[in-house]
Amino acid sequence: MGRLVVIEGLDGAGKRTLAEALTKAWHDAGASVATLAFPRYGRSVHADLIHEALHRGHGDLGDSVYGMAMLYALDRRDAVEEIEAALKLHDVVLLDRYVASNSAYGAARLHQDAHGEFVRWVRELEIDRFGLPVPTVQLLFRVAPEVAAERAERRAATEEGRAKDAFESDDELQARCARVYDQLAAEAWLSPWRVLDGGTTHDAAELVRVLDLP
Ligand SMILES: Cc1cn([C@H]2C[C@H](O)[C@@H](COP(=O)(O)OP(=O)(O)O)O2)c(=O)[nH]c1=O
Repeated sequence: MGRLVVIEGLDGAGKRTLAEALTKAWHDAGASVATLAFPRYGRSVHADLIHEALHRGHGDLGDSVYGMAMLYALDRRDAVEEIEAALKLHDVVLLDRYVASNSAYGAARLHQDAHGEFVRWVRELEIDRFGLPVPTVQLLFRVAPEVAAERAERRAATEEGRAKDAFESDDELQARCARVYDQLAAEAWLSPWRVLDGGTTHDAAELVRVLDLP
């Protein structure tokens, strides 16, 4: 059975780059890795609805924290079989965002912390009712919200057709989200966490230490 490794962090933290570096380091160490990013844009009707709500509105759907969180959760529920099959086939299944994203962003939108009703609801919905597999470890790629915002800005400017979405444009939301992430990691919410400093480059040696997972 493979290990389920999740990368979490703010928009613009550099999760994609970290995922690529980790995948390479695992391959170099002889491990097989499958990767999956949530939301599964272009691959799930729920993810496509999320994209439209974040970029184009859709009445007041985007304003509904619980409604949006339900769409993210349904996108993951539809992927349960895919994740379980990948865990049987590979040493590592690496996920770019997972259940904790829903907790952190939703709680931040509602001005709640990690002990609030919303985070409890996400866990009950996604883990208890939808039966999503619990991660082996969650990696918090931690950067200052201002740094993440700058990177998201640059990405929006350079990637054609990729305007900042509603969440990325809200600096205060990102700052609150960073605080909820810190709490989730400090309290080992759902599973153990490792906190990585996204402000420093991760060299191979450091990555190998990260690879020493439970
Ligand atoms: C996966 C997930 C993402 N989100 C938020 C975080 C991001 O701000 C936003 C989009 O996800 P993101 O992975 O950042 O997509 P993109 O690379 O296209 O920007 O959705 C949730 O609120 N809940 C979730 O479960």
